[in-house]
Amino acid sequence: MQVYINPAKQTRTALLQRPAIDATALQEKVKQVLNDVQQQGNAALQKYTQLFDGVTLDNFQVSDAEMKEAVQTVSDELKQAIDIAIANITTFHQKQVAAPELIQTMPGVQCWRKSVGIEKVGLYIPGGTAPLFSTILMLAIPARIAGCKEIILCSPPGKNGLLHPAILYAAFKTGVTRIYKLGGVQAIAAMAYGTETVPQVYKIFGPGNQYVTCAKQLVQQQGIAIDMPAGPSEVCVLADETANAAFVAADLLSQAEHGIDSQVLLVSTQEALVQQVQQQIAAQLQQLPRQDIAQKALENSTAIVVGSMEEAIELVNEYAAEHLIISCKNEDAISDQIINAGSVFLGNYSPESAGDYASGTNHTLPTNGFAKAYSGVSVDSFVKKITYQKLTTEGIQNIGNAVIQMAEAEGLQAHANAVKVRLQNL
Ligand SMILES: NC(=O)c1ccc[n+]([C@@H]2O[C@H](COP(=O)([O-])OP(=O)(O)OC[C@H]3O[C@@H](n4cnc5c(N)ncnc54)[C@H](O)[C@@H]3O)[C@@H](O)[C@H]2O)c1
Ligand SMILES: N[C@H](CO)Cc1c[nH]c[nH+]1
Ligand SMILES: [Zn+2]
Repeated sequence: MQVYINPAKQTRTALLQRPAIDATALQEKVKQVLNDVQQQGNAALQKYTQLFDGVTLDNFQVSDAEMKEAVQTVSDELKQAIDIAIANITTFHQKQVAAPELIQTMPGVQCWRKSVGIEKVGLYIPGGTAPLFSTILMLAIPARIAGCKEIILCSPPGKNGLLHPAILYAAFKTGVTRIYKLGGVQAIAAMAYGTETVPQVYKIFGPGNQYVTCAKQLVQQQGIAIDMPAGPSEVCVLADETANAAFVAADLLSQAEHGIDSQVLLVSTQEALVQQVQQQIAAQLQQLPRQDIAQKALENSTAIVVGSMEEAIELVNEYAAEHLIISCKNEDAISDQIINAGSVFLGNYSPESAGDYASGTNHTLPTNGFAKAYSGVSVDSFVKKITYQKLTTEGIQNIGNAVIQMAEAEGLQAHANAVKVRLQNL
């Protein structure tokens, strides 16, 4: 982790850079896989599953028997934990559903808006370095609440050619309709274009590594909707003298362990705290099974000490972290000043892990600075909002002249006539 003490104001933004990737080379590689799947369907899926996942599969779809067997192997403790998470995530997301409200803009002119679930959605569940079954809860629960009819899921197969049993349990509990053992770009391509086995969907959701994120962005250019670019995980911790160095180190490591391209950022007003956090990181790292991954991610990561909380908040807003933890004495007042972040965790007892798994909020969030303009996944992400209107004879009389005037001023006589013909026939 690089540490910067009171860096000059002009140089600070440069310190917030995410790890660089060769975007051109990445896109070329991803385009090749997308094209092959579009043209060759299942044959290309087979080829790339063998190449990137090291398994030969004749059938990508999970069978009922496979599902039944897997569900039995999940321990009762894990099932109970997943069930608690499902309950909390459902409670939080259910409240996002608003009943349509009828609005009368003028006497006789009624307008309203209705949310309709996107009929066919595809969920990508990362599984390259860890089977992230918690992501199923974050995607399938809002999809079901939104009323999506077909919810298909792709996740990379393990070396045994199977999906992790907890992935199948979570999918079973949340009502996913079909599950495919497909990962990476080939999974995104299959859902975007459809193949002999995988149905085409209208919108693709879910986080993933740089290949997955790039593939989602490329298919979006071809008219397939996506949730957002949700790439390698990030966390920023904003800490003052009341922060607990051991907690801060644990939070930073929790996201560093996701992948070598993850990034963590510590912004503090306290140099002494940053030193303690570094010592804690060194000690805690030794205990982690994924210490090699976390160590690499820490090489991409930064700690910045600034002179005041105002400067710290400015930096944090400029970084626009996927997750922001505020470990400061007046966390609520500080959080009021946060304008760019995917999800915010307040106080010393709100670790990001709570939101990653079970508190209720969604963990599929914008990374790489996209939190300046994008929100995380919610029920809204799974619906289209259709607007409706109904005019009575009184309504067309009330509004008619305004419409005719505007249409004629735009030189669109046929528009004006669509009103005139009605007014003449009242
Ligand atoms: N932003 C969010 O909301 C969020 C949530 C959860 C996870 N994540 C991130 O998701 C990512 C998961 O990454 P992962 O790799 O573990 O799983 P993944 O499922 O995203 O990617 C694995 C797939 O990548 C493909 N792949 C691997 N190496 C390749 C190569 N050299 N060329 C082409 N394709 C290749 C393979 O097909 C493999 O199946 C992590 O970066 C994690 O931080 C983000
Ligand atoms: N931190 C990830 C989102 O960036 C979500 C996750 C899944 N499992 C553990 N964490
Ligand atoms: Zn996480």
